[in-house]
Amino acid sequence: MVAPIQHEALAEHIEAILRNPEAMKDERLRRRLSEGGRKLGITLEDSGATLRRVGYAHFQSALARTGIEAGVFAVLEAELDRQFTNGELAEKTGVDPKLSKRLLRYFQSQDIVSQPSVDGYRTNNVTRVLGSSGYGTSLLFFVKVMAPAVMAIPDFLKKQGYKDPNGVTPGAFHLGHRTDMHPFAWREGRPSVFDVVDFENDLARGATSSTPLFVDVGGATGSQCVAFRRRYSNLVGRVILQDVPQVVEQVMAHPLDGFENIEVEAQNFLTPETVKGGRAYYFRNVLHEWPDEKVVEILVNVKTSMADESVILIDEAVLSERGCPWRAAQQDMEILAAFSAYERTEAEWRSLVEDAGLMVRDVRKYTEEYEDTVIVVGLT
Ligand SMILES: C[S@@+](CC[C@H](N)C(=O)[O-])C[C@H]1O[C@@H](n2cnc3c(N)ncnc32)[C@H](O)[C@@H]1O
Repeated sequence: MVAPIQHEALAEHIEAILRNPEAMKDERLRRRLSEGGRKLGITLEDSGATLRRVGYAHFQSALARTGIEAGVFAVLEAELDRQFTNGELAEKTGVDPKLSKRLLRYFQSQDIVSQPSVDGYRTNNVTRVLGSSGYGTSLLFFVKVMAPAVMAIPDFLKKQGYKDPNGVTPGAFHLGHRTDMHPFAWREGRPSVFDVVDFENDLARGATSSTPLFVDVGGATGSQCVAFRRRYSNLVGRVILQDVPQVVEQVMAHPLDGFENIEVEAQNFLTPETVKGGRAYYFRNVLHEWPDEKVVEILVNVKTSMADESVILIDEAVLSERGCPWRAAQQDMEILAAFSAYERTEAEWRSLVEDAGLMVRDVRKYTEEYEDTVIVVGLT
């Protein structure tokens, strides 16, 4: 039986965690409390707070962008253990002190920076993310590239008569940016296929130097090929990056660090796959841009070159039917905005694989928040 809730004691415990968040070492518990706290905040909020949380959601991203571009977070982040006065921050960033104080007031109210004293500001876990060059660049991309597309979703869907926009162009991205340019997707650094597929023992058995081990189809810059070579530096066999000719040219002109012993090939996946008998044909965040009938066509094009030991690895979000986490559901809206496409559920993926005359051998999820998953597909 669950003991009656001691609300007062619970509030004190929460306040104690907030005073010393670093003490929370257990990762599973940390996630549970973080997600529980988020839901609790929503469940207990009053109607005015609901209105502002939902209606003002874009304030936070717009002002975070300002803080990144003005260099506020980078300055704070450079000296983790020190408090800065508003005057110091204004001087280092070149922001007018009056404006700087207003921005800092807003940032502390959103827990983006900490304010331990009246005129003292310091970095916290959020500042550390926004102040780092990698995440900061991703955030700028979200705000500058994705936000206009996302804000165009309502008009786009209304115009569509609220039909699911499978492959429709122009999409929300084009409306929001007033362009007919093709949008590109991106990824933040997070766990990967290599955490759930054991290439060494499952896929590379008996391979020789001429065996195509890893064919990264629509692999863009080839970051996954580089990651493969780094992770499996002992494996013999070919690693091949395939993409459209323009991308291939760019990769050859400006290869990533560590881009060694990797072949690059212009290959249109809407035509039959040219590499025969590959051990793994890898598609990461490629198929989710395409409508159902094209996905089936692309899979059939690979099937023509597969051998018994070949697999297709579909590395995509696989959305839960119930209780889909917010990051994954939000990514579905991003894909809607960018490509008029959709993130699929397991049943939807299985149906496409079957339509291509292939078999799902395994489904391995490797992130909880995004529901990143590898679907292992074979001939039988
Ligand atoms: C969203 S990116 C995914 C990149 C990469 N797999 C990753 O996870 O970083 C989609 C890639 O598919 C490529 N692509 C689009 N159409 C293609 C086609 N018909 N044949 C081959 N590649 C194509 C694009 O050039 C782009 O690099």
